Amino acid sequence: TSPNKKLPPGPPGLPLIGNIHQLDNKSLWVTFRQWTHQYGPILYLNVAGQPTVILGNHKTAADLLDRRAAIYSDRPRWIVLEILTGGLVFAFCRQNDIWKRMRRSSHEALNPQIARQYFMFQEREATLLIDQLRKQPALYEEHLDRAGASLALSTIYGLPTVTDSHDARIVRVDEFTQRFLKAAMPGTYLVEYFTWMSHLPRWMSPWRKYAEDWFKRDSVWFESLFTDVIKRLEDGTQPPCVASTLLEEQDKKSFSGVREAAWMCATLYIGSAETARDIRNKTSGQMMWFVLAMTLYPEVQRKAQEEIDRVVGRDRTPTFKDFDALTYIRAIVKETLRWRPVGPIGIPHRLVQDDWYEGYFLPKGTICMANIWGLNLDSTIYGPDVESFNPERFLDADGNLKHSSGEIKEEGHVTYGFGQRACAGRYVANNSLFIQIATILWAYNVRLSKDSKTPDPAVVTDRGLGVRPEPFLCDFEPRAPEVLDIIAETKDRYELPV
Ligand code: HEM
Repeated sequence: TSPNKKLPPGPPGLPLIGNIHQLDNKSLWVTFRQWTHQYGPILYLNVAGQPTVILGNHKTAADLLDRRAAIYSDRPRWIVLEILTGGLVFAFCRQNDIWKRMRRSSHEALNPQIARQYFMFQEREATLLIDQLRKQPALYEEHLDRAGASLALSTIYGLPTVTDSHDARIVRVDEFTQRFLKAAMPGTYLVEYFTWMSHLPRWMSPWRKYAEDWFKRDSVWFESLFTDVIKRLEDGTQPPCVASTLLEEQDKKSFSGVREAAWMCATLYIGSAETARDIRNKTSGQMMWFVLAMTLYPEVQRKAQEEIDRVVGRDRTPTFKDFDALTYIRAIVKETLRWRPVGPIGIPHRLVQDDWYEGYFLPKGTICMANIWGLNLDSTIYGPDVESFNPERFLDADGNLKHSSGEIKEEGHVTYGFGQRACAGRYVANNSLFIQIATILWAYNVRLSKDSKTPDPAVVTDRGLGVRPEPFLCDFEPRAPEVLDIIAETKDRYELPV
């Protein structure tokens, strides 16, 4: 690089490998936060020759990933993943025509208006969830995961609630997600670093045969899930869901055939569910942090329950009709996402042309990652109590949700990412979190079990691309004797099994 093309500052690396040896620490977001304090809000890393920048404050991340989204919305190339998915999982697609088509259609199927179509699925799932939490409190993590996976299957394909987390469909998609995330993880396949290997003949590339074979098999599976929707639409038994909305889209020629639409649904399943045993579901991961917060902040729990009792009463479980009035619960949703984002460094973006920012040169092809975790804990934005779980930071003096101001996004946090790549499912995810949180707190007092050690909220278990709290046990104690009868009645109404 010429002397007038000054790169942003960053920790000094070694010849050839650059900073790669400094990135083996699992909690990268903590390392990135320390480096941001040391080197500033935009820091440069050389990852074995790959220029990489870490964006360490709201302004820098918004200036580049939001305001210059036109050139910062590409993704890096994952060679094996591309073959494994036929390049059709748009969350990981380059900024190409497939991504553009799918991104547009995902908006048609997941925008705030359409997201209302899924309220019934979400209320039904929250009902089953509270029933299972009471029956098997020790398995609460498994129940949260099941609820997330089942919800994904119903919103995407309109399927009935899946009550068993070992259901063949969940297991099948889990296995796919595991293969997928393994391929997305740095270091799994050498060809990602030594790209010349992609030109080796097929017999010398076992990874290629593996990925091609699975793409064929998975295509058959995802297409069958999708064509079943077509059959049910013909029979008149299909409730509105993402797949049925896409079929209307297909009439408008937004897709090139069933395969593309089927993989678009698969993308949304991966985006929302990620139920694989070792990785788990994003919404349920976020719910785990909520459960932990409730055990650590009983006064927040009490305030939330007061609001629920005032708005909903004790004769029925909460529904989306209560959404507007349950402001404190909506603030809890925001605070949960701010306090502990399940995806602390999100998914990397890639810059498509040379750029300049604040006097620094950013070469074409630079990988850009926002330190989501660090940004959500920025005390210059959120005040000195950033480490506390305090939903009130999102409320004004009259208890209304504050409008965002200055550098903070409308959401109040950056957990859903940036610009044209921001999470396509965020409205649906927010609604799921809202109804699950309101329903759990309507039914139960959530407490740490006597025989559980108190978890440290600063400690995270790293699950592939997502993070969760360290394991702990908790009790879900019914808030009144009638609760159990009302759960039984509500289950009946949603035609859930006894
Ligand atoms: C609490 C739950 C969730 C969180 C925290 C979350 C977070 C994220 C993040 C950080 C990104 C990357 C943003 C970026 O690159 O800047 C993302 C992308 C994405 N998410 Fe989510 N997500 C959640 C739930 C969902 C759900 C329920 C769906 C589907 C219904 C979904 C579908 C997607 C898709 C398709 C993308 C890729 C967008 C693109 O590359 O254009 N997510 N999500």
